[in-house]
Amino acid sequence: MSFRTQPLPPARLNRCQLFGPGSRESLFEKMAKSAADVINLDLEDSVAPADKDRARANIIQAIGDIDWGDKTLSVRINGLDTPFWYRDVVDLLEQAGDRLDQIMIPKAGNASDIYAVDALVTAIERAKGRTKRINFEVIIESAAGICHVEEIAASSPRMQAISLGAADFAASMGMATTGIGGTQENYYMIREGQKYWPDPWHWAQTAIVAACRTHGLLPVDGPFGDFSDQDGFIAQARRSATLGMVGKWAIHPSQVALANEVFSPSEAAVTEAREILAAMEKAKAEGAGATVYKGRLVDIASIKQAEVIVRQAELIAG
Ligand SMILES: C[C@@H](C(=O)SCCNC(=O)CCNC(=O)[C@H](O)C(C)(C)COP(=O)(O)OP(=O)(O)OC[C@H]1O[C@@H](n2cnc3c(N)ncnc32)[C@H](O)[C@@H]1OP(=O)(O)O)[C@H](O)C(=O)O
Ligand SMILES: [Mg+2]
Repeated sequence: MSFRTQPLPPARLNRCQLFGPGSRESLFEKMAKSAADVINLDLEDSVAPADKDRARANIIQAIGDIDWGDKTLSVRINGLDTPFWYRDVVDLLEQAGDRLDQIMIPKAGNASDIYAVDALVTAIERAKGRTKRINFEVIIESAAGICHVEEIAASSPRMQAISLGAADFAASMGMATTGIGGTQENYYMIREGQKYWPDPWHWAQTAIVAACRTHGLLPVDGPFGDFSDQDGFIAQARRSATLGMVGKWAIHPSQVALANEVFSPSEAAVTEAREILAAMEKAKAEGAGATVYKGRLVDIASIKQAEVIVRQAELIAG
């Protein structure tokens, strides 16, 4: 371990982030009653330009009126390349109540983007005497964003999470697909006449995970567009969880339970993690740094691996 120890991410659940357009206010109560840990009310790409003002007003009203329970309540603002984003921030911070937890910043390209939003949010918080600090989640969904992901992760003390936005990312990279996440038909290897489909999102996900883990943030997998393909969603989510991501977006309510299931450690995994911790306690008492558990090596690194699983289980148990 470096002299600078790795910070822990925020101790909150983020297994599923359920999205809904700010222009479809009939969905808000349903979103609040869902089993998602995070709600993202959207002002960006699911809202037509002509609907931006109405969507903003809907969201401000709903933040105060709806019982959001213990969910993290987040609003995705418009990108910094649009004429809408400053009005999103000003109206939200001046008019919405304290229930708002987070602003999600899309299409961030570098740390200066986050600096600009931070400066505006900070000024309004001070001017209005808002005492609860608004946190940030950023979406990496461009070539510039992935190139600068580490400086973005380090950009502000408000930063809590980073998501991968597969659709805009694919467009920005010039990828030859209209799919949003998942297997891509033409991205295959061939061996002895058999096709094998690797994961084209893998490298961007690992870059996000590394940046987040370095700076104590939550790495999150973004949307899986084909909400009729539950197996495809589960496969993508399991790969993300294995790589270190803590959760995934849901763009339809049918995806919420799937994400919660994948990003909650199974009873068997938790039992095994606790047994590894117990085996290492015993080894430590005997003056050993390593021991054998179920026929395989476990050592001091295994304690940290097991603690990741136990910590998540304890968070879920409340
Ligand atoms: C890709 C980039 C992104 O920006 S992704 C995030 C932005 N997108 C969204 O926010 C879209 C969110 N989803 C929806 O708007 C809708 O789910 C839909 C349009 C995809 C489908 O809506 P529809 O009403 O046709 O769906 P039904 O199957 O009929 O609904 C069944 C039932 O569920 C209720 N419902 C629908 N959606 C939601 C929701 N989001 N939350 C809660 N409840 C929902 C619906 O009202 C029905 O209810 P019932 O009638 O049964 O009571 C990204 O940035 C990138 O770049 O990658
Ligand atoms: Mg996008």
